[in-house]
Amino acid sequence: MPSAHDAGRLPFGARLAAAMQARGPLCVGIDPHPGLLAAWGLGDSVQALRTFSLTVLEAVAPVATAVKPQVALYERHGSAGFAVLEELLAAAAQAGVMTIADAKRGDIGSTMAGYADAWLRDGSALAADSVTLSPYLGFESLRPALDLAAASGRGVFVLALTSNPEGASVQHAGGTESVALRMAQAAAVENQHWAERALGSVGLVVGATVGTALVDLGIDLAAVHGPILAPGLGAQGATARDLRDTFGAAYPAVLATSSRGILTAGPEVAALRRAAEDTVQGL
Ligand SMILES: O=C(O)c1cc(=O)[nH]c(=O)n1[C@@H]1O[C@H](COP(=O)(O)O)[C@@H](O)[C@H]1O
Repeated sequence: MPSAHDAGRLPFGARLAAAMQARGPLCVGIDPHPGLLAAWGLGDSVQALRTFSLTVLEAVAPVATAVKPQVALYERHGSAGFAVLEELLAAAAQAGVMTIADAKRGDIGSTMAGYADAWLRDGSALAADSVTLSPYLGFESLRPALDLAAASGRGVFVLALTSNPEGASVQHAGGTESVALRMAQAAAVENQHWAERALGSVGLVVGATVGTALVDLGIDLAAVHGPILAPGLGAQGATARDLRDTFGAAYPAVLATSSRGILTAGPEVAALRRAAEDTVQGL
């Protein structure tokens, strides 16, 4: 198994905390929706996907701590789309921008090992700094990804309270022992491994749109000691103020992510960069 030490890489949480310290808490989602490609004057083609992806990276690299390509929107172009994603991940690494592959993977452990290999193994063409994971098969089913991430200096973001209104029907289930609370508790246990670091490497996804859910469910995110990926800013209606109100004492660990809210400023690099700068300044 590769080790973070062999790769000469600090743990993901430590690298992310340093990057957030230097650049602020913005993650730009790279979501090449067909409608956005059209709005940019590009067709719905692999060449358009490549132009869009590399333009967004060029524009936001000086401003954003991380980029989060939405894997579904590469996958819909088949193997050629994955080739563009590979190129984007390599270009982001070259540019010193951290990457979150938004793949939302989750399966039984033996299959999970395959997903872990794809997104978290040194030498894999799709390896990113971190990947989003869905824990619907149980947090422990994610073990192969948790272990490989830890060994390779990479990270994971486990869905806890998602930004969409439908999420509550599953994630709030269980009352005082809610599913979301269990995910937070399980992540906190994993992050004990990095207690001496600024942040652990097992993050949670908690939408910026969840309102009072953290308080209602008794979830103390500050105790998780991991990064919080917070989508929902911009297109889904959440504001910078909502982020502060929602996350309270855990706000320093929040990586605020916006996709369409910034991407619609394209296709000019300068306009995209300005949109990203304005977003960071508001956070
Ligand atoms: O894991 C995610 O990033 C995610 C989790 C969540 O709870 N809600 C959510 O919107 N996302 C993703 O974040 C992005 C949001 O895009 P915008 O609404 O355009 O900012 C999409 O790629 C979603 O798939």
